[in-house]
Amino acid sequence: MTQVSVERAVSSEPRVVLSARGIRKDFGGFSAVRNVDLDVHHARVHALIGPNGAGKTTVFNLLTKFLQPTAGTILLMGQDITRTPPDKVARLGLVRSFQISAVFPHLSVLDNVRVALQRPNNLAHQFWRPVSALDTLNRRADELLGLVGLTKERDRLAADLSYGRKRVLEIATTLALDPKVLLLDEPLAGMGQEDITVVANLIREVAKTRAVLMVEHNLSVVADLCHFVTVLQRGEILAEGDYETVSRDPRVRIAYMGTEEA
Ligand SMILES: Nc1ncnc2c1ncn2[C@@H]1O[C@H](COP(=O)(O)OP(=O)(O)OP(=O)(O)O)[C@@H](O)[C@H]1O
Repeated sequence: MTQVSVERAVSSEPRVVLSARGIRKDFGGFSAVRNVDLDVHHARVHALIGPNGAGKTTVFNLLTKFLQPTAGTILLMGQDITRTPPDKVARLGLVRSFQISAVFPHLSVLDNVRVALQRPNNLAHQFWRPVSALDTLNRRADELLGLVGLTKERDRLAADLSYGRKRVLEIATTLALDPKVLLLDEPLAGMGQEDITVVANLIREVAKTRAVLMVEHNLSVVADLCHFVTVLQRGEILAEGDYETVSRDPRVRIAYMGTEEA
């Protein structure tokens, strides 16, 4: 078997693609995150949860290199990225979803995805490329819209979409980068139940072929969607495991509800 066919054969098997060991971030004398070890697996949805101020956003910023860790090591598919700049990390396949502001409101849904697709393919700088390259781009854009369920809205202005649909479009533009590891920061925040179901199904679908790490406050979605949960409190890992395990942990109950009682 060649290397490529081995890779394909195991493509839906969980394996560690992103790992952090002993990461720490100090802001002046204040330690926002410390001693954090994480293993994020291919084909798995991993939740990072915790009360306000627990350090979730800081961990995201450390993993995507928007912040430089004070200590610790981060590996992406075995490669040490601890000192790698964020744009290079994104090109290596670790992509963070942007907020709605990353969607161009006055472009159509289709054109938003086309613009996103031009980034990895560099088509934006290659006006002389044959029409066939543009056909490929259009086909891929339509495929992505089909995957996220936005085909019917393809010609609408992004500005005219509902909040939930804008988040779906934003995830589609992130997927255009074909990430190996997708980091989603509260992807369901502010959504009604209908959109939550759509986006949760989308996350489940895209995680079949990549790793997803998400910060999420909606615990019923975490219970339903996530294979593994890491609970942060005051910058440190309080508990980890599947949802069943962490939700039964008395320390987690106290952190969330101030009581051990169910
Ligand atoms: N740039 C910074 N300078 C100083 N302190 C910071 C900075 N960024 C974050 N902090 C502090 O680090 C701690 C962790 O913040 P962080 O935003 O990572 O928490 P969080 O779990 O994402 O919280 P939330 O759920 O409220 O978004 C907080 O006490 C916060 O005030």
